[in-house]
Amino acid sequence: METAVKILIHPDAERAADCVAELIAARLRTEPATNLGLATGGTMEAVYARLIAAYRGGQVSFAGATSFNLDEYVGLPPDHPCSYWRYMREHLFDHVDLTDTHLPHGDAADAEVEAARYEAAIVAAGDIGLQLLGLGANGHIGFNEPTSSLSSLTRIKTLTRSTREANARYFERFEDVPRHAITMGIGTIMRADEVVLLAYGAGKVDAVAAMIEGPVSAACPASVLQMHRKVTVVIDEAAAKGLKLRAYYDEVHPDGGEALL
Ligand SMILES: O=P(O)(O)OC[C@H]1O[C@](O)(CO)[C@@H](O)[C@@H]1O
Repeated sequence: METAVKILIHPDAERAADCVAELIAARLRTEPATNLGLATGGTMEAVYARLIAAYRGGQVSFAGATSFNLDEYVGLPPDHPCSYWRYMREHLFDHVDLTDTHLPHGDAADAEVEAARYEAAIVAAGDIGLQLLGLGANGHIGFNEPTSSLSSLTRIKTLTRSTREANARYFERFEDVPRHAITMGIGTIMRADEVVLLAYGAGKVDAVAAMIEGPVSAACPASVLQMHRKVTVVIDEAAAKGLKLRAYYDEVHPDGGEALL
């Protein structure tokens, strides 16, 4: 298998989202039975909109694929308006031919048992083929907050105040944002064949710099991706501003061509 870490810097968020949607579509075309690891959050809305358009245009099908989402809030039932189940239905599942979909059940009677069941289900499915990731402003991936064990498996995590504040925009009141989530662990994510991480905007500058150029450390959980065998990090210029080693990265030009600087 090809191994590589690629950093692709696009002029803007629109083109970064185009790139990630195309990477997913390309994988589905070459390997229709891919087990997709899916992410939520504002970042992914543009990617899913593009995949829906590609599906409607006959350019991609999810019929042979399976999906496992990264995380879900503890306490929210699947039909809760702020649950990630609901997010996925609204932004992707209800609009494409992907039917074998999985998320943790946030309303399970015992969240720890549910987390263990979810991890076992991922293993039984042969682990993730292509894992899509967003990036928290504090460097989290999934809901693996700073100080998470770099070899953790799916489990319950307590959300930091900053993460709850960042996601409060989806809830009526800050107090309504759950304090815990079930999330795939960093070890679970690292078992994926391939990882594609998307981040854009000035709010992600520090996290992007720590992820790519900082030490591998639980202080920035995303930095562990430096040790993954096949990662593509797709960012825009705004998120790339804190990078010091630009000369080593792939800049993606407005004409769509890629060039090594
Ligand atoms: O895309 P956003 O909304 O900036 O969130 C970044 C990340 O944080 C989360 O909201 C929480 O894990 C993810 O869903 C997302 O990938």
